[in-house]
Amino acid sequence: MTTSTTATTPAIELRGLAKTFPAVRGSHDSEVRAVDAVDLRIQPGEIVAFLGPNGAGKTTTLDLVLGLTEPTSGTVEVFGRRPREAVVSGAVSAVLQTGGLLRDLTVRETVRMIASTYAAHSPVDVVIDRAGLTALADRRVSKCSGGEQQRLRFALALLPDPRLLVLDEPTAGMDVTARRDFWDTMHADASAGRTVVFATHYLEEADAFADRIVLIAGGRIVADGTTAEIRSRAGGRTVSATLPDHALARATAVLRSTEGVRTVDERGARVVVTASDSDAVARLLLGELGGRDLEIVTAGLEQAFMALTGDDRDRLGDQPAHHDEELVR
Ligand SMILES: Nc1ncnc2c1ncn2[C@@H]1O[C@H](COP(=O)(O)OP(=O)(O)OP(=O)(O)O)[C@@H](O)[C@H]1O
Repeated sequence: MTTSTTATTPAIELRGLAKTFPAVRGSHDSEVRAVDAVDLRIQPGEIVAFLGPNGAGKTTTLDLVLGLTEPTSGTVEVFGRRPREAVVSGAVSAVLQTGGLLRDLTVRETVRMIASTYAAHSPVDVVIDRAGLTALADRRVSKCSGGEQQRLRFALALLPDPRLLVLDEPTAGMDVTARRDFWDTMHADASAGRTVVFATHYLEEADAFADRIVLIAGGRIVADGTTAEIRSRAGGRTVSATLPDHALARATAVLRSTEGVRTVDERGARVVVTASDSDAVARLLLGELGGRDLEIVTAGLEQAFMALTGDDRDRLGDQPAHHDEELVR
């Protein structure tokens, strides 16, 4: 991998980044703020998921990082350089959702052809192997499944041995098995220290593959942290206990007035509490309030997602509206 900048230079640095588009005709707004004052620093070696619902601004942010579009305001630096310079130097490459493959070439011919456009590149058979395509190297692109074609795009992106790999919804349109295969391949490659930034709708992908999740909604970063941090930030923990009948009403009142308690629900003889300090609530329930059968549950990532983005979870995990399942364009 290229090492022209120091180890402390961030892989990506976004400062006050904004991108607006003219609003579609008939809309009440005069413009769409696709990316709205985003500050973000990603260090070399991090694996970061941009997670968010449709229209959150993930693709636009990645396009800005790749220099495919210019910011309306703010700045983007990739390894301390302007995005286009970083791309041209081979320090960054991308796996985008669709396009770019010729259906009559084989997998190996495709990789060779793109390799010939680089002054220096990793050996063709090495990238084919890293993308898990050795057994398919002589297969025509038109005979490859959507998942296999996406692995081919991944192989092409590996050719310049980029320090940063950007993937926009890389598994859109794949079934569960193909998604798992793709991420297994990515896991093996990323362990070599490459910085990976990917956009996804899938909570489970972000959870399983990323070290860090940047949750995006309405063009803004609404949460940024490890999966565990995002869970606890959004949902805290749920504490429940069974209380004696006569104590239930008083316990509910006490809990509602306790600092850090967000919700208190009665479910039969049990009281269910969400709170930032679950230990304090547990002590209160078992001690002063006379509860028993205590249970503490960490909020799920899905709950966290909904709490932070206000998103209707039904849309998350669905296929993106504009993804393209055509074999080749
Ligand atoms: N070229 C464009 N012209 C006008 N509006 C655009 C353009 N590109 C994106 N937008 C709008 O900007 C907002 C953010 O879109 P973007 O594609 O970045 O979101 P996303 O998070 O990648 O969504 P998805 O998950 O559906 O791909 C949306 O409201 C979208 O309609």
